[in-house]
Parts: sequence; structure tokens; C-alpha cells
Amino acid sequence: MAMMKLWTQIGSITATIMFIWAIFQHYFPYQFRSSIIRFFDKFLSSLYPYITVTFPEYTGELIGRSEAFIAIQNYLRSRTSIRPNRLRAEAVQDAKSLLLTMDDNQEVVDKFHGVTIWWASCKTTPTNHTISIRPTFDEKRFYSLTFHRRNRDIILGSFINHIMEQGKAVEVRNRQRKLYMNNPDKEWWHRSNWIHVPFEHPANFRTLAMDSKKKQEIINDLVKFKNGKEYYEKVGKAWKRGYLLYGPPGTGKSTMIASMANFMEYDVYDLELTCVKDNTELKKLLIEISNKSIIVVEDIDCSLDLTGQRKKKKKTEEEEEETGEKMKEPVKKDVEDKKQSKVTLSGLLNVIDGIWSACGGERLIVFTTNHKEELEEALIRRGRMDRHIEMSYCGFEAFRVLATNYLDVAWDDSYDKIKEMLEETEMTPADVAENLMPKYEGEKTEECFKRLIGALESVKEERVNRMIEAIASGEEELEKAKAKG
Ligand SMILES: Nc1ncnc2c1ncn2[C@@H]1O[C@H](COP(=O)(O)OP(=O)(O)OP(=O)(O)O)[C@@H](O)[C@H]1O
Ligand SMILES: [Mg+2]
Repeated sequence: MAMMKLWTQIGSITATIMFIWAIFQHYFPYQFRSSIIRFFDKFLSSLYPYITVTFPEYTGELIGRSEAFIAIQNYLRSRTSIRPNRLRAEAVQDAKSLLLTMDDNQEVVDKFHGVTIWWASCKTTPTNHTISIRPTFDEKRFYSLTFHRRNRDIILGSFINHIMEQGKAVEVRNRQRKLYMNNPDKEWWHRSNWIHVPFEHPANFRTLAMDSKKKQEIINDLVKFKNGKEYYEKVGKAWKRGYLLYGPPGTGKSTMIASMANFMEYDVYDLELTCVKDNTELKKLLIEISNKSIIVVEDIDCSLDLTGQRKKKKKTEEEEEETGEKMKEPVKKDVEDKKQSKVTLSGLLNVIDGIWSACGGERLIVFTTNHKEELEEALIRRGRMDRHIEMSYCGFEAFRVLATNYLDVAWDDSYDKIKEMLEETEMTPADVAENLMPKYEGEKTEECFKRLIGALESVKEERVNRMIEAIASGEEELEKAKAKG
């Protein structure tokens, strides 16, 4: 009975509103309507003198979460005086610690210079009621900030700036750095084109084996870059820097990238170009990359045939026909991959230093290669790849770092012999490190050095044999040429 009464009341209220609305539309010409609406607005706001600002998690066409939303989330986390009834826990630092955030649909009171502010974390529920285990795009989160109209200037001015600064500082403090990879099998419900894992590589400049002067130069360069925001603005250049690391396999190029990331406290975006469909997708990936990051393209010479895709493809087919031999499957797959990716050299150049490269700041771009000479000049010219760093075979200084890392010895009698041998041979730091590493619990330093000396001797022997063979074949050629006259 009571239910029926309620429905009758709702029905009559709705009918009255519709009636008033119809009269309003019929009797008031549209020129007057807006003034009347404004008048009612003023009237209502005098009854309710509060202003509410909302901060959605995702805004308009922007890809990625809104910076303001993230800053507020971090700011609220840092406010110990704010005590929501319900909190949401999120594991960070590879589940080593928990971050607590205000749960959805909670309200808290905050103060700023004596002004009271009301925060609410809101979530709109999906309009369609389909059952799904995945988060749907209809689920929208936002923060709302409410304050009295008389505090408008202080809140919209200094308070908003204060939140952004505080929020960013908290983010830097709590941040678990991440290693990202581009995600070619992205499902439609994934907002991001990148997937990530915690970045926990232990490499650092102290343990990186290389010439100490060269290492210090790189460190200085990185420090200058990190503190160079104003400088880059002054000279009108995007705040980014390119490094080309080149050298034989096992000389520490990837280790150098990890050391750089740890030194700068940056995230790493490992960009696999062969998985990027085309230039448009490359741009989309780029604009999703956060600031304070290193974009890495390993083995750039193998990533794409940037120097002329068609030419090389044709050549491979011709080679197949000529030799009558079919390509090995992995090689064929590699060629297929390159065929699938339509990223062009100009697309890549655009990302490095075209107009798109200025989206975001404080980014390092690092290319690695084993064959610098095969790279297109335009790709690695100064300004794009600002510093070319050669990672070379193990010299004596690099060896000393490795000896300290692996055996904890600063000096040994065998050093002189090893020094002499390292100057005569070419052994990568990876091989030196492998020989220095004790092979069983308690293996003595002298045994490790003996193993290294043995390995160096065999490398030297191989080198001598190769030289003898080369001379012999050269002499043979010379004899043949002489015989031909
Ligand atoms: N300069 C170095 N300092 C310290 N360790 C090194 C150095 N170079 C190589 N190593 C050791 O050798 C391993 C292989 O090195 P790394 O992967 O960095 O070589 P790379 O130059 O990237 O090789 P590739 O060209 O094959 O990718 C590393 O895990 C590290 O342990
Ligand atoms: Mg590598």
C-alpha cells in the first residue's frame, strides 16, 4: 500500500515537472530562455555556495592516465591526516611493500592554509549490464574537489599547484621502476600499448668494466643532461639525448644501458621494432612513454632493414634462386618479421628528433649495434645519436674492475702477465668475467687467474694461426696471379 502511494507521488511530481517544462518551452521564446536559466543558476548557487572540480582518470583523446589524477592519488596517499573509512591496497616494489589508496566512493576532509576542502573518489558504474571479468571502458573513475566559493582563488591557484608538486614528489619516492616492452598482441580492452615488469637489474657504473676516463665522461654527460631542463629550454631543443652503443657481442652494451637506467633512476622502454606495425603505431607507442625514461632499441641493424627494405628482400630471394638453397627457417622468419613491419627510416627519424620527439621530456634514446658501419648515416648523425660510445674488448682497466667484482682482489702478482696478454689479444669482458668467476665454492683466486691466463693463451694461439692461414692463402693467391702472368 505504502509502495503504491510512493509511486503515485513520484508519478505526479514527474508529470508536474514535464508540465512546467512544456509551458516554459511554449511561452518563452528561446532568446529569453538562457537568461532565465542563468537567473535560476544564480539563485541556486546563492543557496549552495560551493564549487566542485572533477579530475577524471582518463580525459578526452589523451592516451594514458591523466597526470592530474595520478598526482592527486599520490598527494592523498601522502596525507596522513586524511583518514578514509575504506582503503585499497596495491602491491609495489615487486610485492615487497603495499601502497594504500582511498577506495572508490569515499569522502574525506582536507585543509590547506586553514581552508577546508572536501575530496571524494568516485566511480561511475557501467551503463550496460553485461557480465565481464575484465574492466570495461564504461567504468570511469574521477576525483572531485569541493570548496567554498570565497576560496576560489587560493584553491584554483596555489592549492592545485601544491597538489601537482607534492604528487610528483611522492611518485618519485614510491616509484618502482619498470621495464616495458611493446605489446603486439594487445587485446582491445588494454588501454596501453606497453606491458611491464619491475626493473631490477643490478648493473651499475661501479661494476661496469671499462676505461675509467671514458666511464667518467659518460657519467658527467648524464648528470649534465639530468640537470639540463633550463638549458634545453634556453637553446630551444627537446629535452632528450641519443646514445649509440656499438661494439662486439659481450662487451657490455646491455649492461651499460642497465647501469644508465639505475644511475638516472629512469624506467626502461625496450622497443622491439619488428613488432611495430607501421609509423603510426610507432608514434602511438612514443606518446605513451613517460618522462624519465630510456627508450632502447637493441641491435638496431637487425631490428629493421631501414636502409632499403625492398632492395634487401629482393636480394634474399635472388640469392635463394641463385644458390638453389632454401633459407634456414629462423633466417626466413626474421625476413618475414621485417616484411610485416612497415616502419620506415623516416618514421623512426621522426620519432627520434622530429616534431613527435618533443612529446614529453627527460628521455634518453639508446641504440645498440654490433655493426656500426652498416647503419644509415642519417640515423646516427650527431643531434640524433648525440654520443657514440664504443664498447670494446677487455683492456687492463676493465679487467681490474672485473677482478674486484668477481674475486674481490685489488692487486695480484699475476696482473703483469695478464696485462701483457690483454694488450696482445682480444677478449670480451663477458669472456674475462666468465673465466674469473669461481666455478665451485672456495675456488682460489690463483686458480681463477690461471684459468683466465690459459683462455687468453688459446685466444692468442687462435689469432696467430688465423694470421698464418691468411698469409698462406695470400701467398697462394699471389702465386696463382704470377702463374697467370
Ligand atoms: N663492460 C662490462 N662490465 C661488466 N660486465 C660485463 C661487461 N661486458 C660484459 N659483461 C658481462 O657479460 C655479460 C654480457 O654482456 P652484455 O649483455 O652487456 O653484452 P652486449 O654487449 O650487450 O652483447 P650483445 O651485443 O650480444 O647484446 C653481462 O651479463 C655481464 O655480466
Ligand atoms: Mg646486448
